[in-house]
Amino acid sequence: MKALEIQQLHTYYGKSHILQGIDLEVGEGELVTLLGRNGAGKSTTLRSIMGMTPARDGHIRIFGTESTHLPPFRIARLGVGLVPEGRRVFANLTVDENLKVPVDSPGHWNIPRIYELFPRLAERKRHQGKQLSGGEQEMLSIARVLLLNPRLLLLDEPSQGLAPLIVKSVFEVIVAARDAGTSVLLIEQNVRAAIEVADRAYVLDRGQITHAGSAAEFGQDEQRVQELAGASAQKWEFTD
Ligand SMILES: Nc1ncnc2c1ncn2[C@@H]1O[C@H](COP(=O)(O)OP(=O)(O)OP(=O)(O)O)[C@@H](O)[C@H]1O
Repeated sequence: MKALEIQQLHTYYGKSHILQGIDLEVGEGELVTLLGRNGAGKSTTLRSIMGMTPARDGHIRIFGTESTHLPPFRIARLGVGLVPEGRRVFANLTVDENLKVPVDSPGHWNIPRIYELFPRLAERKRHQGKQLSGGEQEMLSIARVLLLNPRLLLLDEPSQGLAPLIVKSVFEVIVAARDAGTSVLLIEQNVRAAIEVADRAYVLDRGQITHAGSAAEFGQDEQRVQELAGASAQKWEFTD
């Protein structure tokens, strides 16, 4: 069974035909990245998966259940956790309080395990959300969703606005989630960072999938990476 199966997905905003027949899969325990430039339709794909902008045509199945026309709360109950764009942490709650907001759900992730995985958050336990750096806020918003013990984790551009070293720490956490058995769909504009951690990669361009394959293979195609990453490609590297 696949964690996520999307077949011939078509999504519109009013008359604008945004997603034009998308096919995409995430296997169980797989980390898949969906890449694409600004406006390619990445966030719209997430919105359709979550039922926020329902598809007009096509199928979405989550762990074998047809979810195409289910409302968002039913989709969440299938075990889907979304880390939205823009790090919505509670600014006036401490890190510890932020982590206690999700309802307890049994599974691998609990607060002690989270602090083990995110030592930076453990150090800043009593700091308020608004006192954290962008990277720490991103980690906190991922941590909160992990505490729901999702079977399928969706992340919308977690690297946005973060320095390369911080992106590395954030992505290590995503890999740890995958290694703990969570299936992951990572939406990214940061091509090089994403293909370094992903098992497979899809490229979305103007609402259509233009590439699907192993992330390692994609990474070796320097010309394709350059085209997609544009100017940011030269600037990007992981440094230890
Ligand atoms: N609420 C909306 N109403 C109408 N058009 C929209 C709406 N939201 C997005 N669009 C359009 O849909 C297209 C795809 O947008 P989407 O946000 O999915 O792209 P994206 O790949 O996630 O890019 P970004 O990285 O900028 O979020 C864009 O042309 C955008 O202008």
